Amino acid sequence: MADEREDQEWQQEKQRVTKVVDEIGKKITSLQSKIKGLKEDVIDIRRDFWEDVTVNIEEMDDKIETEASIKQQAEFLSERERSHGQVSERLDILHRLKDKPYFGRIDFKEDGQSAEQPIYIGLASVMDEDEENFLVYDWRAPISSMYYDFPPGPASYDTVQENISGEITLKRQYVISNGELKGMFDTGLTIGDHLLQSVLGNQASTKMKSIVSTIQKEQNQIIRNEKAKVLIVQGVAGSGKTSAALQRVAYLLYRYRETLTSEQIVLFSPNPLFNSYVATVLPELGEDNMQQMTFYQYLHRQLDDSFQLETPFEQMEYYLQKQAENYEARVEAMHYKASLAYKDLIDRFLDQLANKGLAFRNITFRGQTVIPKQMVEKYFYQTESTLAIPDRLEKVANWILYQLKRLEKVEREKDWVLEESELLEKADYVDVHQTLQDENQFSEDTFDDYDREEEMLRKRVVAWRLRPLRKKVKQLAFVDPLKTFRKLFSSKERVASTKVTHPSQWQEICRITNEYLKHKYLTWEDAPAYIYFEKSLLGFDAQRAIQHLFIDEAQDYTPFQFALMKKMFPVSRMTLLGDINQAIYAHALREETLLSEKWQEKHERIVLTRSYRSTAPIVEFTKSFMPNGDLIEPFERDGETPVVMELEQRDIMIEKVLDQINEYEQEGHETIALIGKTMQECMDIYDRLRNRIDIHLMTQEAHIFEKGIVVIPAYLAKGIEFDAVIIVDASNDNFQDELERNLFYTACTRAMHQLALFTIGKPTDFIENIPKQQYRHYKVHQIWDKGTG
Ligand SMILES: Nc1ncnc2c1ncn2[C@@H]1O[C@H](COP(=O)(O)OP(=O)(O)OP(=O)(O)O)[C@@H](O)[C@H]1O
Repeated sequence: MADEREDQEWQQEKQRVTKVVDEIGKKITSLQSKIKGLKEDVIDIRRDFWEDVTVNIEEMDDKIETEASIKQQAEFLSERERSHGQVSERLDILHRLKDKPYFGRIDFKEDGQSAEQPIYIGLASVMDEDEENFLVYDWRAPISSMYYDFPPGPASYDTVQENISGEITLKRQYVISNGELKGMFDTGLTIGDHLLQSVLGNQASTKMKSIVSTIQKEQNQIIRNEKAKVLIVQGVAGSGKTSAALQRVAYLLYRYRETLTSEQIVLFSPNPLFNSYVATVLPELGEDNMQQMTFYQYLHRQLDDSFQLETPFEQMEYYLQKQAENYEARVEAMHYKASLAYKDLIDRFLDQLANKGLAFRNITFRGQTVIPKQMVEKYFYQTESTLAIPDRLEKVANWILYQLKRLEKVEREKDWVLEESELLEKADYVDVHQTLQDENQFSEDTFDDYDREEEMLRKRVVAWRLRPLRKKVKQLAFVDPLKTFRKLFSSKERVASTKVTHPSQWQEICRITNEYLKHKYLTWEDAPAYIYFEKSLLGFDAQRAIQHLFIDEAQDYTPFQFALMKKMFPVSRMTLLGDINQAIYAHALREETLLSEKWQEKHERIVLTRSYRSTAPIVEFTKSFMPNGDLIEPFERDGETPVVMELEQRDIMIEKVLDQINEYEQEGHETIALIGKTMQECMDIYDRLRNRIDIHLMTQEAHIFEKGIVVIPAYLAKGIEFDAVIIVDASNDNFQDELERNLFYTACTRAMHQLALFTIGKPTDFIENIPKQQYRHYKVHQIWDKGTG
């Protein structure tokens, strides 16, 4: 009996899929003819553009009419083009829906209503033929939120006006592909584990996947959060932070579609490789992409070209190699310069500069100083000290521009002007002639015509020569921020240092910093400080258009960097996502990261503890060596325990690594990463393997993530995942301190299905200290002769 009913339901659901797919097909056909019409319109308008506008420029009235006519025609064209864009975007979505129109259903009985209503949920909405009822609801619609938030039973959702409550009487998931129902199951859980199991069991992809059909309840809280000004997400490795962040972008673009566009959203990602990894998720959801960049790229844009900026990865290499001269002082500087104490020092310095110490440049014209810097300085310090420095500089700029006007008059009479007027283009002469004629100052029979022409030419030459200088004055280039900043580190003028606690190596830090700055080299730890300093002097050109800022891998940002961001994006809401266990930059050892609980009072904080990426044995292995690992919950997905290969000698490693790669390839894994700690380590292994197999070395310049075998340092593998991971040197001397522990954790957690670790001699204590049953440990004393097996 039950079977019969199930069969009946199966048939009904099957028919419904077919019906919806048919309806989508009809919509596609009708849109295709519409788009064809629009395309023809656009081509016609472009071709006949000039025929359809009234062009007459003889008389003033006609000129105005002509302009209006062109404008109208251009608007018409752009309106058609826009419609064409919208229709083609909708067509893309419909094509995707035709393949898989929906993935879930809830039957909801609203309080006070007699019957329940089935709600089918998919990537986007589809209406019936009469455009009256929803055949499919967009997953982002308010009503769809219940699918993610509630098991069957009492449930509710918020609309813009009110909260609607009722009961979910059925919750069902579908497997549909090629427009055909392949499977369905009712679920008591939020989203059934078996569906997740099958999604997660697939091979890793070189592109991030959309997770709309299996979003988990706590991820949904991140995606749909609308209240928090700053939302902090602490999530363990593989808990879906990045996935949730991208779905949040799609959600916000849908929720605020009248007011929010993708250009108003910025995502800071950990490395350029990552940009290519996530680039496709949003278009898949039917949205344009947000602005995506690394924080390095962003800072680089804030500086003029004469600066050389260290990358965070270069800083990391410096830190990990532990060899450089002044190593200890620089590491101390990395800690200190990450802190708000350093910002405090700079703020004090800025306060002092309001009264003295700002460095200025001479104003020079044609190689001569026309206003000496002492005069500029004097003028600056005469302006009202209660005003902000940028406002006072504005006043100085106006004063200089006024002086330049006077200078201009004097210069016009000088000999060089006439000489240079000969260098003017012929067109200038014609123009001068024409202008004089237009002004009626030029008549064929007056004898001072020539003088007038010369006067005008002189004016032009001087104005032309002064233009770049004026521009620079307007840009406040008469201030020297770098020279001023360097005073902070000079022994003569150790301004602002009173009352501030300096790190123990301050003298040495000053010396090194000064040395770098002298060469216009900004270390990664000094870049935010310098930019903050420069903008505090010259004014922040805050990006008010940006409404939402997403910061992935937020644990890698320093408090100083965050303070700078708040200044640069003053109106943005922020979503910070990260994992304290993956904090791999030196500053994180001492300074609070942005994810710490300290921030909880001020900001909303969501914690994700379930790890989806790796199989349960890999998660068990990795959680065992993290101090707070007990908070990490594996998602139950079977797999082999990680393997630790302890080799007696280094020279047998290559053969063993090759065997391991081979084994993984045999198992069908397509993305295999050999992860090293430093770039040097990666380059060594790459050099030894490149002639044996097809292998790619990923450097900080790499922008595209492709399938195959790659060698990559752990810090560049951040945020990315691979089918199988091989840690090339997990020996005790390679992973020791706390940062190395985090790097090691980051590296191991990149693996979805398989993890192997090679060591030369004793494995790192991080491995030694975990229960033996969590991994397979092999000691290899000599290389076997392949012939004898
Ligand atoms: N709800 C979900 N449904 C299906 N897959 C999911 C879900 N949540 C996460 N995943 C998968 O888990 C993997 C890890 O997700 P993601 O990269 O977003 O995690 P993360 O927290 O940013 O990880 P990390 O900090 O380690 O870089 C991805 O393959 C993602 O597709």
